[in-house]
Amino acid sequence: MSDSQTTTESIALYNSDKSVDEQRAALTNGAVPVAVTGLGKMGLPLAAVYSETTKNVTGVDIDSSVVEAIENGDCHITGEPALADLVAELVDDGALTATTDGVEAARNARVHVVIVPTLVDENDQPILSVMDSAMSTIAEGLEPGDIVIAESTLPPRTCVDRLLPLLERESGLSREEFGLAFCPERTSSGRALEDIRGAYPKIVGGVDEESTRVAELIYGEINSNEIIPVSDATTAEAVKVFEGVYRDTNIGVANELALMTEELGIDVTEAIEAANTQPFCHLHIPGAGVGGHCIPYYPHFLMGPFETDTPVMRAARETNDEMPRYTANHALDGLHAEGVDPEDARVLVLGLTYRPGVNEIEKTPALPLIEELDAAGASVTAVDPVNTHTEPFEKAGATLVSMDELSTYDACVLVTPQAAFEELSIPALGDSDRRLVLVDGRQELKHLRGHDSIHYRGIGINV
Ligand SMILES: NC(=O)c1ccc[n+]([C@@H]2O[C@H](COP(=O)([O-])OP(=O)(O)OC[C@H]3O[C@@H](n4cnc5c(N)ncnc54)[C@H](O)[C@@H]3O)[C@@H](O)[C@H]2O)c1
Ligand SMILES: CC(=O)N[C@@H]1[C@@H](OP(=O)(O)OP(=O)(O)OC[C@H]2O[C@@H](n3ccc(=O)[nH]c3=O)[C@H](O)[C@@H]2O)O[C@H](CO)[C@@H](O)[C@@H]1O
Repeated sequence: MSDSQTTTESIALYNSDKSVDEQRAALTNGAVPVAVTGLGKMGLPLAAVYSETTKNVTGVDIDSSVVEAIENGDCHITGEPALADLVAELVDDGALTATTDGVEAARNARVHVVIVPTLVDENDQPILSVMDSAMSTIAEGLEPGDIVIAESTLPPRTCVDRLLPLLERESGLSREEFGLAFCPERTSSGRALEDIRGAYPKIVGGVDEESTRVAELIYGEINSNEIIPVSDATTAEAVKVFEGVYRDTNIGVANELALMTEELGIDVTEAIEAANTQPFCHLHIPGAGVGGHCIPYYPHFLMGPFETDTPVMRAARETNDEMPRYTANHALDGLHAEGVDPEDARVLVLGLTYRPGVNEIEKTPALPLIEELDAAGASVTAVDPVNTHTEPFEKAGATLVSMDELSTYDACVLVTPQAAFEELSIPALGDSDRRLVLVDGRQELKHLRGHDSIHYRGIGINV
């Protein structure tokens, strides 16, 4: 523990009687202990940025291996430039510690940040039990003058209707004694430190004005970009979900246009690119599907809990979820055209993670695509040098190989264009006695259209 963690009386910020300058000084000199709950891909970078600013952060996680690694100055998160060095330095300085004892951490903290997973269940309903559990732990240690900050993406109204009553009920404090704010994490894996430090403006919204004020003061020190206080926590929750809904529905329109390619007889992706030269058009890119823990889930944070009909979001979600099957069928149709029975076909899937460079397979389009090919009787091989998750793909029927174990195939489907694939000679993946069916799931291989040993098929690209 740093000196500031052991000797200075901790300062609370909510309803503080100190001047704003004194509050800022306390926050940045270690007199305001912070607890960050959830030390994953987003939580550890967030704890590190909080720690470099406040010099007094205790990270909390239920996974003892995560806590042990951090306590040893190690970083269990890969793919985040500079994070490992920063964690080692902060732990060495005593500015960052970690524990599985969330109650003890809450008792010592005056700022409680929560960034645990918020996914959806098999019925597409948001899973908030993890957030509830983290908040219950915090409630046991909550003191008057504390502020709780939720950063996990939440369905709008969660703070005001669910978390505030939970904190009040389980802490025994009245809601006038502590703060609660929603400050969404606008961060992409692979650039977390840069994003958290200030790539984008930070949205802050409290359940009352004092909560908004304190959140704005805190993030004014954490984030170098503009801090945008909005009317309340629900507005802030809506901002984050709306960002994701915009992206998912936009991709859904792009995919729907791509499905018109054959009937229109054009390269839809060329038309999209040209349309986007007009400043009021921002059509996204059609592809093999929409994966990750954000974009496919956030529409369900509105479609699930609320009664209002949302046909546009629903249709876009359904279209995007259909793209892996559409892409698999492109491969099967191509094999038929080349006189290859899918039951005898060897198909190579290029890329398994949900997007390039990120070792994450949540809702990856590669999985349903492999299931479709396997169901058609094809022999499926998959390669992805970034991916380390094997069991789901093997269970779906794929044989996973490394780059130097590649053979020859009847068809090849590009799902996620990992950088390492640029070294590949795609034509060399085919057999000399017939054309290789190539399905370009991400418009990365257009240059191979017309190649004499390639039967090229694209998403939104007529040939
Ligand atoms: N990953 C992203 O790109 C991204 C971007 C923006 C926002 N977010 C938001 O951040 C949230 C967290 O995402 P992530 O990618 O860091 O998740 P993650 O799965 O990488 O990490 C979650 C961590 O929380 C821990 N945890 C789970 N339950 C806990 C509990 N009750 N108490 C303490 N720790 C607990 C887990 O052990 C794990 O270490 C997401 O739900 C999302 O809403 C994520
Ligand atoms: C700050 C923050 O919260 N950042 C989030 C993070 O989201 P993310 O990590 O989930 O990544 P995404 O890029 O959204 O990809 C999701 C899936 O959609 C597919 N896709 C994408 C674009 C397209 O035109 N057509 C597609 O088909 C792609 O292949 C992949 O499977 O970064 C995005 C900016 O990159 C942000 O917008 C998003 O808020």
